Amino acid sequence: MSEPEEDLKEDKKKVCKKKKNKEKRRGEKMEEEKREQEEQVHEAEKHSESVILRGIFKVGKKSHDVLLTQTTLTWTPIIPETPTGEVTALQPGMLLLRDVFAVKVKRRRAAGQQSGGAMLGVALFCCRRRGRKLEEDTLHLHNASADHTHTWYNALKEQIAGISSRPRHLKVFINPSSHKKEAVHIYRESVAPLFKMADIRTDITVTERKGHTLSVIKECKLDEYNGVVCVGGDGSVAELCHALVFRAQLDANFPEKPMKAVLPVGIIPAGSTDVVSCSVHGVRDPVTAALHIILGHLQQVDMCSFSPVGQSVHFGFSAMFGFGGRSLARAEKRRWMTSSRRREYALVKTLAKLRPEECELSFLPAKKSRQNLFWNRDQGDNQEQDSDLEGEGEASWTTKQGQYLSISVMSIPCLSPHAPRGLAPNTSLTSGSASLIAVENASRSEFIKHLKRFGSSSGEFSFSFVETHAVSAVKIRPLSMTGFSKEESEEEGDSKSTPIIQPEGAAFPWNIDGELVEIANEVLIRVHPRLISLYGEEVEEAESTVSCSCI
Ligand SMILES: Nc1ncnc2c1ncn2[C@@H]1O[C@H](COP(=O)(O)OP(=O)(O)OP(=O)(O)O)[C@@H](O)[C@H]1O
Repeated sequence: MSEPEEDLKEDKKKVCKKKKNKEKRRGEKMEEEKREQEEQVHEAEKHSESVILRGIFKVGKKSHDVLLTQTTLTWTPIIPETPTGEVTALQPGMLLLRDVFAVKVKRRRAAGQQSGGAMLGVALFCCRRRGRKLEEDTLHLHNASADHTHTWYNALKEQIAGISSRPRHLKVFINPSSHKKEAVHIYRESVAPLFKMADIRTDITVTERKGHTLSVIKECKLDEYNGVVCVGGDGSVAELCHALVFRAQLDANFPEKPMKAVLPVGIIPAGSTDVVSCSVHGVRDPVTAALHIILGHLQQVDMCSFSPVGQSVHFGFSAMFGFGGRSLARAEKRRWMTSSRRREYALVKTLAKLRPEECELSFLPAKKSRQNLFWNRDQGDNQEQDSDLEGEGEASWTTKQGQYLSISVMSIPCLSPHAPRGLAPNTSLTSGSASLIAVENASRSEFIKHLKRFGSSSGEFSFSFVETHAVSAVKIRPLSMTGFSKEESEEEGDSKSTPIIQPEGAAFPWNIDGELVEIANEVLIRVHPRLISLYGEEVEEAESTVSCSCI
């Protein structure tokens, strides 16, 4: 066969494959829609409640018989009789009121006209799911009668107002310096209009410095609000969550015991990785995040306390020692680079200088009942309210000494577009335990293989040098006398390296929720089940939109 003929055959094969893939995708989409419809019908049957209102509206161009119950709105086409007796099959529709976030009266108005206008009917603003994303959608019910329309508008409003988990007044913190400095723009463009439509009042603080959120939360009247929203990256989220737990401790006058935060937290992602947001939304999308907040989707979440010896306790979700800490320390020194470049630079440089840390690692395995919670995620919410390591005595500490390339402790799965199943896929938001991932000394190529598998389907822990445990507490004590700053200065002839916290003696960089913290001594990490509620839901896997090309 000549070369052009071969090329033609190849092209045909490619077109065929593309067609097949397209058909497969279409089939999958139809399946998903069918499943969704079946779910809705099931939901409606489950709530076969009494009808609140019944009336006729046009949906599209056809007249429909519309029914309103406490939880659903259904519309069935009115099929006119034809002389031939032919029946046209028209599909009924249904909307769950829990997905509706605003109702407005529709009138025909000329440009610039502020009031009056011919009555058109009501518009229902609702949320539709597309994969992990939540999107805004509108259902128009047309009827020219003002009385009819107002009766329906009032009834719909009343039903929606009765959904108690939805916030009415929110405190919003925006970090204007996050990632590409787009947080204010993201909030104004994608979130504020939705909050306005849902009649949510907001009280906004644009933060001016690190620690600003904490100082506002310490002083403000929390009972005025139904929730607090953070527009920023993981550092901002961690600061807000820490502040709320800290405030709960202050209010309870109980400095020894972590107290549950009194308000839920909404996260509008505007950072560079956004693992907390991704772990409760599955995507980095401000509209999805805003709709979870508006609809009051609440998810309880475990937190950790990080207590370095001689320093104050800090509450957060994840801590990385060794590779994760060193890599962040290198990135922070190059703030002048764009965030993706400095992350890639730091990753490559830290891999090139890969070295283990001699340390003592102790952990307390999670109680079996707690681990089981991970497998039975839908169990009641009121379990394990604040059982802060009660029964700690039942399990005993395991202590090891060795050389570790990396040690991570995470109380949430830490999903991201780079690691769709998460950095800690074997924990969940409410498992009551944290995932300890300890990577012992190994060759660079083996360590890279381990890292790469976080981005692929599985097998990241199937190496002899990696061990994972479900834990309720961990202690990490570095044994080496050379801290990172000293080592870095020696490497690069740089004497200006200034750690965030400058302790006495050798200091080691930690990555705590994406923030660099330098600590010289032992750190005790404890898990506190369901310490905070976040707006969102449990997500198995995040949507992956990026791939890391640097390793
Ligand atoms: N106006 C401000 N200027 C400088 N830093 C601020 C300001 N407001 C808040 N901060 C602090 O900036 C830190 C980092 O913020 P954030 O995590 O939102 O951004 P990021 O680091 O770019 O994102 P990511 O953590 O996803 O990489 C937080 O600790 C926060 O307290």
